[in-house]
Amino acid sequence: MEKDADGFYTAPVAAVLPSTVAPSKDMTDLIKSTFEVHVTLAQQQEDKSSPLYSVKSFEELGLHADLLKGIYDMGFTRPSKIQESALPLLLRDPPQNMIGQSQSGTGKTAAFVLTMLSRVDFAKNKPQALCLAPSRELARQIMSVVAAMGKFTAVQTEYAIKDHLPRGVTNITAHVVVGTPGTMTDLIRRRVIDVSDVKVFVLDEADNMLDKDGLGDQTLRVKNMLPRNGQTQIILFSATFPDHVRTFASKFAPNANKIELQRNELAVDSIKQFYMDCRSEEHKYDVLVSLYQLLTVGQSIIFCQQRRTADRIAQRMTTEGHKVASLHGAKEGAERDAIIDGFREGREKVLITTNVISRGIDVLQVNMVVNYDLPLMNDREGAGGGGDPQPDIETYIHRIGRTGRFGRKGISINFVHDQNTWVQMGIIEKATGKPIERIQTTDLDVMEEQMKKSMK
Ligand SMILES: Nc1ncnc2c1ncn2[C@@H]1O[C@H](COP(=O)(O)OP(=O)(O)OP(=O)(O)O)[C@@H](O)[C@H]1O
Repeated sequence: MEKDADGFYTAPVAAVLPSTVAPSKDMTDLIKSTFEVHVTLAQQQEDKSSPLYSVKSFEELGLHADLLKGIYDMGFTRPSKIQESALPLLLRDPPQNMIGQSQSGTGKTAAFVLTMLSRVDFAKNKPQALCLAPSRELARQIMSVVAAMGKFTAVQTEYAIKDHLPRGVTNITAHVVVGTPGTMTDLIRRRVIDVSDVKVFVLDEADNMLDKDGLGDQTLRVKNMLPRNGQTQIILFSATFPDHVRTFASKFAPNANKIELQRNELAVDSIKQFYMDCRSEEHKYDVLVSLYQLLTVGQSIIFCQQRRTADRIAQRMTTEGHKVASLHGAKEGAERDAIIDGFREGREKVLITTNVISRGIDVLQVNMVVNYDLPLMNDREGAGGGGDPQPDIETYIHRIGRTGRFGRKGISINFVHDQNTWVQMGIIEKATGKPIERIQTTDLDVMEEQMKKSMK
């Protein structure tokens, strides 16, 4: 099955349908929504203020013919703003570092993947491009883009994610290696990856990868093992670069070309944000269950702060006859892969999870995100500092960005249930500069109407 520019599987619908058979309602809806997405996407790509706008075509960006073939094969027709502005800078010789910021779902992956594929010498069987991401799910997704864009090249790829490489492999000869920082460090240290020819080093979700409270140390370890000849192009991309990592990012990628956004530009306009007043922690569960029908209209992701909450809700809902999946970092790699693949293929419609997949994950059919718990800062300014926990604004922006991908409409709903969560949401609303509207939890019909209206 081919995915078209908008990620809908249009061709097979027409292809498998004998001319005498009338399309079912589902198929008509699919064709209709595909058409609508095409139309709005075309309009947005004409609108100068849209992050999807571009003046240039892919041909004008200096890409190799084999890569253009890959791009068109994926169904892309025109570059987005970040692709149009970043690619000429990324592909220029001599290579220059880049710190690139653009809203969630605007096509940053293609920008760095095309750079990696452009810099690799396919005749040399050694790792030449390394890419790090914060989760195995995101690393696997990035790899699928490398494979699709590089379909007409001779690219060889390998993962640096936990429990992936068969024992006994002592030397990776693939051109592009994508993984998570711990495993990448381990493979370089054991010389399974020889880094002497690495020309490009990419950090996706770079602010997260450089955060001292998170993956910063491990990422720095990888960089410190790369050749010190100044020949490695360092590329950092994210939708967010909070102040506390900006300085470090500039040191990590010295003299970088920078594409930056203002804080009030970060949240995507096509994502309508709502909140629901819940009476208590327990009432949040009842409200979620009452939403189940709406959650399964398309696909939805429910974010919890803790793994045990995600498990508890998923178990309870399953026992009560609802079909949901749960995914978090305490599960084994193979199980995680099966769960996310099931969700991508639409076998599961509701995914209950933690921050592990708050960043980067691109499933176009997700039209609703629920913050069952609001995202909170670790301990940086929270409990450890003695005060009330502060909301994690960057994580909020990434979480709601799992919907509204590349011009689509989406909805996010925050559950607030006490004074603290109310204050935290107020801080989020102020920081993102976008209104968060109330929806009644008592009247399902009104709620459904309100939601449908905002999806139009
Ligand atoms: N030029 C294009 N034309 C059509 N679709 C595109 C184009 N570029 C990217 N896309 C699609 O847009 C979606 C979002 O792209 P991508 O995942 O790269 O976003 P992102 O900017 O990395 O988002 P995030 O910040 O959430 O990681 C993907 O499904 C991708 O295939």
